[in-house]
Amino acid sequence: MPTPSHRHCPNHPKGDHGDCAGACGGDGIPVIDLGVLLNGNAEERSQATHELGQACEHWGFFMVINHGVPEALQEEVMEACKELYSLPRDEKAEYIAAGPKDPVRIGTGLFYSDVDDAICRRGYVKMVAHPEFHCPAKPARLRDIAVEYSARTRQLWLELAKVVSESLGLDRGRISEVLNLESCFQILVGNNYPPYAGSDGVMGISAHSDHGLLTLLFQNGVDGLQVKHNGQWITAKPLPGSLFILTGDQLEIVSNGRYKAVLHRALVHGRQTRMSFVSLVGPCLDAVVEPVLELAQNDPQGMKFRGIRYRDYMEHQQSSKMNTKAALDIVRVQGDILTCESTTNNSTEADSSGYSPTS
Ligand SMILES: O=C(O)CCC(=O)C(=O)O
Ligand SMILES: [Fe+2]
Repeated sequence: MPTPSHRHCPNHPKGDHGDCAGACGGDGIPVIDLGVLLNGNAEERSQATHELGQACEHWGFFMVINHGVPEALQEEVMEACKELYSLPRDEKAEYIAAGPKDPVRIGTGLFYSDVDDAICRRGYVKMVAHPEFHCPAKPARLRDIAVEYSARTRQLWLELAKVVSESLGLDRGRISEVLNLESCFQILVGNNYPPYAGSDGVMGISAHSDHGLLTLLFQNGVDGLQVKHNGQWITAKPLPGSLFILTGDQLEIVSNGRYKAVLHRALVHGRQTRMSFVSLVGPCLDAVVEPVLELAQNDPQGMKFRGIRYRDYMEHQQSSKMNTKAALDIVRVQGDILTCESTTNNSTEADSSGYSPTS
């Protein structure tokens, strides 16, 4: 009998899963069943924990099903965002004028990104949701919806962080303890990509990794998110009701490089508006993020990253010219830089280009 999560593996029905972590959707993207992690028997939980670890290690990306975030709430989030995007510009002016350090910021328009040598057509709204909640004043209903969504996704994220910890062979609470996750920093980002049917060189958001620990993402039914896997860009197609989970830079640091922050980007659709909504959660802003000691001690290469305060890491990422995953290089212990996938010297002004997606 397959375990419950094996049921979601249309690509490998005969059980030959390769590196798909034992359960996968289209293109082998791993699928993790939170229901099994919470309510399964010991064996099922241990199998699902292993699968989650494999997903983080080999993909940095997976879908989670039975996650407990109501679909109706996700629809409300999208509807409220749509309302926000269509407000007259002067009703959003203070947020459009805001900088990367402001708790609410709205970005509109076109940016050139030399990371991908592409024009990015992306509007966005960013709101800091935890430890203090902020959001635009209008539309009025946005606040309650976003408060609820941030709380639900934070709860899910805390649960996933425990499983991540366990999958690394640590106590369930270890990562939470070292990164003070009760005081985690959370940002919500709504992305809006108008349709574009023109020729090459236009995309939604260029290749990057997110600076947090884990990012939760869903979209409005229009595909466009791509993740880099084994050197190839794969378009992520969600299973109905699933959420996408992406590993971020802080997870790469804390796991001493065992789990890599996933490179991802978004394409625009030729005829339809694509929208996505991101809940990015990271450590407490004042936590010093460094590899968990036991993991570094058990690694023949030792400590692969120096410690850095999460707040300083984010500032560095947002203020420097950088590409893809280059922000990680400031904490990478010398010698490991050469093994990093992304060290070409394309540069993009985070501030003006919107490259820094969660700034
Ligand atoms: O729109 C997407 O699917 C990706 C968005 C993203 O990567 C981000 O906001 O950090
Ligand atoms: Fe992202």
